[in-house]
Amino acid sequence: MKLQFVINPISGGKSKKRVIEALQKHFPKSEYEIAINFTEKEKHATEITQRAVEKLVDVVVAVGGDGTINEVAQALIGSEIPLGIIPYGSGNGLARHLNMYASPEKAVEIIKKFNPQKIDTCVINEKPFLCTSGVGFDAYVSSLFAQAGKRGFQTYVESTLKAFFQYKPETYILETENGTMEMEAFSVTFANASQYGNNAFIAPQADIQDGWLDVCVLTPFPKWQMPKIGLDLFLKNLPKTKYYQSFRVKSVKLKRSQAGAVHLDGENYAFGKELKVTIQPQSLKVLVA
Ligand SMILES: Nc1ncnc2c1ncn2[C@@H]1O[C@H](COP(=O)(O)OP(=O)(O)OP(=O)(O)O)[C@@H](O)[C@H]1O
Repeated sequence: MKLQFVINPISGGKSKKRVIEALQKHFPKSEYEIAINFTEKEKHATEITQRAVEKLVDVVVAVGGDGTINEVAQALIGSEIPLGIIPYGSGNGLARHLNMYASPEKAVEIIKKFNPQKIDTCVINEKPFLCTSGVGFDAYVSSLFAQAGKRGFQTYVESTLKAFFQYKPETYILETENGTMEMEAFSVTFANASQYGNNAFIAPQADIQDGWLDVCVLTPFPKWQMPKIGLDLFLKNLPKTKYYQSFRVKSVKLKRSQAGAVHLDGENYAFGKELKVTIQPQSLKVLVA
């Protein structure tokens, strides 16, 4: 069996020593042909994966967070080669959604079991994403996170607190196959998976294999409600609040008054005034538990 491992040395701000030891121990040369490459810069994981696909490997394993998984998946979407995951990021949204967030040893076990399942992926203005993408507060948090100069869970918390005091909601127009609506929103999230990562469930109802995109809108709320909304996010209770609405679509267009921040699998991007998001049903094979 031929396996390509793509390791992001900076993801999650964690050393990858333990995972390399686990790979050497659990994939002996007598049984497996393994290649290990470290990413050196952004988008490098896609290049490494493209080369591995040309060499017809049996699986490409992303060792990192959702950003690394996204880059690896970009070269696997639509192919028969499955994505393996050793979760080592700050948020690990996809691994958590798939109930695969555990030790490297457990992740290795899942890879060896070789149980590929097809999941949906999404595209926003031609960029693929696997978990969530969106505008508003969460995009603003991701832009502060990107500027922070360090990663990890604590940096997410710090960026979120900072954003809370600086952020102002915007008005958006949403066009879907069911009609058009205009609304002021605290955030608009396009969810394929149920969570942003770190068990922050923006779309607890989202199913990554159902062929639908969940559009989740949080309307502006008084600042004193923030602790309650934050708690609801982690307790999967957001759909019960009056500030939350969601609907399922195959595609959606979002229009806003100015270009700005967009988050995409936790990474920060700047996109124009118009966004088009579509679902690509069952387009990626993933090794699951
Ligand atoms: N050697 C490198 N130096 C700097 N950045 C890198 C390097 N290799 C990869 N990257 C970039 O690191 C970014 C972050 O990776 P990743 O998302 O896996 O970690 P994370 O943000 O800590 O975790 P999560 O997405 O789960 O919150 C990716 O966008 C990737 O392009």
